This record gives sequence, C-alpha cells and structure tokens, in this order.
Amino acid sequence: MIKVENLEFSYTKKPFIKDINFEVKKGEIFGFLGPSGAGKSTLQKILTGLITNYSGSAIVNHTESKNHDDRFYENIGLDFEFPSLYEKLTARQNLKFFGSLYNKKLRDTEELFHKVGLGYDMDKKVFEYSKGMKSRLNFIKALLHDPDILFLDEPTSGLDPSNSRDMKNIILEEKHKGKTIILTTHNMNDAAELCDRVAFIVDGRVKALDTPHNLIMSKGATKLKYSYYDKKEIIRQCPLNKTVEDSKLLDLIQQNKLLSIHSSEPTLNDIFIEVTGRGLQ
Ligand SMILES: Nc1ncnc2c1ncn2[C@@H]1O[C@H](COP(=O)(O)OP(=O)(O)OP(=O)(O)O)[C@@H](O)[C@H]1O
Repeated sequence: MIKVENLEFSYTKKPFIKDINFEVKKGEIFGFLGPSGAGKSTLQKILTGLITNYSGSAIVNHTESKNHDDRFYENIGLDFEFPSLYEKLTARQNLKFFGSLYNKKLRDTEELFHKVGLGYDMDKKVFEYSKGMKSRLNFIKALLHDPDILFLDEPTSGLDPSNSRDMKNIILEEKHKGKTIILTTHNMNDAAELCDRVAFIVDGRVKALDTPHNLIMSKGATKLKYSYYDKKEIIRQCPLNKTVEDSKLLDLIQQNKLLSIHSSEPTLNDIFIEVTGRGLQ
C-alpha cells in the first residue's frame, strides 16, 4: 500500500529527513513513534501529498505522492492533530460539507456519530464542542468516505479512558476490514496494543523498525526482581537468564528468606530509550 525508498527532505539547507526506507502492507497498522520534533508529521505530510519537494520515492496507493491528482484523496483519510472543522456549522453540517467533496458513496453519518459517542450532539454547533468531542468528530470525518488508507495523528490524545478505548476499538475494526493505517503517537501503550509494526523516528531518521514484540524481545532482557529483609527491605534484580549466577538470590531461596520475587519484561518505552538514547516526550 505504501512504499518509501531513499526518502530525503529538508525545510532548510540542512538535510532533515534522510535515507528513509520502509513498506506498509494492506491491512497493517504501522506506527511512527518518536519524540517531539523528530519528523513524524513531516513524514505524514510527504505521504499525504502536502509536501512535494522531497527526493527519493514515496508511493502511496500506487501513486508517487508528489505527483498526485485529486483522486488521490478519494482513498486517503486524514485525522491530523489539530481538528479542521467549521465552528459555526453543526457537526452534521460539517460532515455533509466535507462529504460533498468526494465522488464516492459515503458511510452512514449517523452510525459514525453513534460509534464515537456523539449521537446526541450531532446537531450542536462545533464551537459548543469540547476538545475531545472535536477530536472525535475529526476522526469520523476521516472515515466518512471509507478510505483504504487512514493517517491518524495522536487519535487518542486528550480523550478520557472510555472514549480512548472506543477509538482504539474502531481503529482495530478498520484494520480488520482491510484498511491500512499509519498511526503517529507518543503513547507507547497504544502503539504496543494497536500496531503490527512500529518505526522509531529520531532526528528525521528511522532508528529501528519491527513488530513491538520483536523489538522488546531482541533488545531487552527480562529481569527478575526480588526483595528480602536486612534491617530494612532490600530490592535487587538480575537478568532472568542469569539467575544461577546470582549467589545472593540462591542463598535467599535456600534459606527461604525471599520477601517477594517477580519477573518484569521491558516495555516498548524501555526499548525506545535503549535504541535511541532518548525518551519520547
Ligand atoms: N513548515 C516548517 N518550516 C520549517 N521547519 C519546520 C516546518 N514544519 C516543521 N518544521 C521543523 O521540522 C522538525 C520536525 O517537525 P515535525 O512536525 O515533523 O515533528 P514531529 O515529530 O511531528 O513532532 P510532534 O510530535 O511535536 O508533532 C521540527 O524541528 C520542526 O520545527
């Protein structure tokens, strides 16, 4: 669905996006993860035809994105972080207007409103909407024309846990229908739950690309944490595959003096810090 080869781009004379190569298959949820300013939105803008003066290739749905024509957008849905909506129109009027820009059969608007919990608010003017409501409206606006590829930028940001769960369920539903989804996020838990593969992006480059599971298994060793009492509670840890080398642990087991013991797998966030040397915020 998407094929990026030797992609380079810069806003200034200094190269910024450099040597980026990846492919996204149909039906895949592919995550762009990276700290603020890493280049995630810039990459999304290139893939969606909003930035065209790049070198290399970015093929989206069989079209080189810089050479796109209007039909390109018939099959792409954009939910960028800042909602683009008409505040003086109602939510329903907004979807009617945006829907009129497409030359294809639209999805059932009312069903979309109900899916994201806006069923009773569709006739309210958008300026009466909260930030989270606008964000949900912007999301269904991206689904309205039933596009094959969805570009979602921080779709769960600012949502309460229940709305965030609904949003993630809808994203998974779209994937199961065969839609391809590019998800940009700072949220490692969302990425680990939703994405088939993720690319760690730092300073305009891809630092690692794999499934969340493979990244976690290849880079981080599972640790065993245990505690015991010696005037106060002492907590220690050792790699799970090196327990026989930890004489303190073996002594404690023999003397039956462990207070607690459990294994802890690294998280995607731990791996991100290990691979890139940086946190996500
Ligand atoms: N129109 C522009 N002109 C010049 N520089 C820009 C422009 N847009 C973005 N940049 C710069 O490019 C870099 C990458 O920005 P980008 O928006 O792609 O980052 P990001 O990874 O999406 O960050 P965030 O997570 O904060 O949204 C930043 O240093 C930013 O200041």
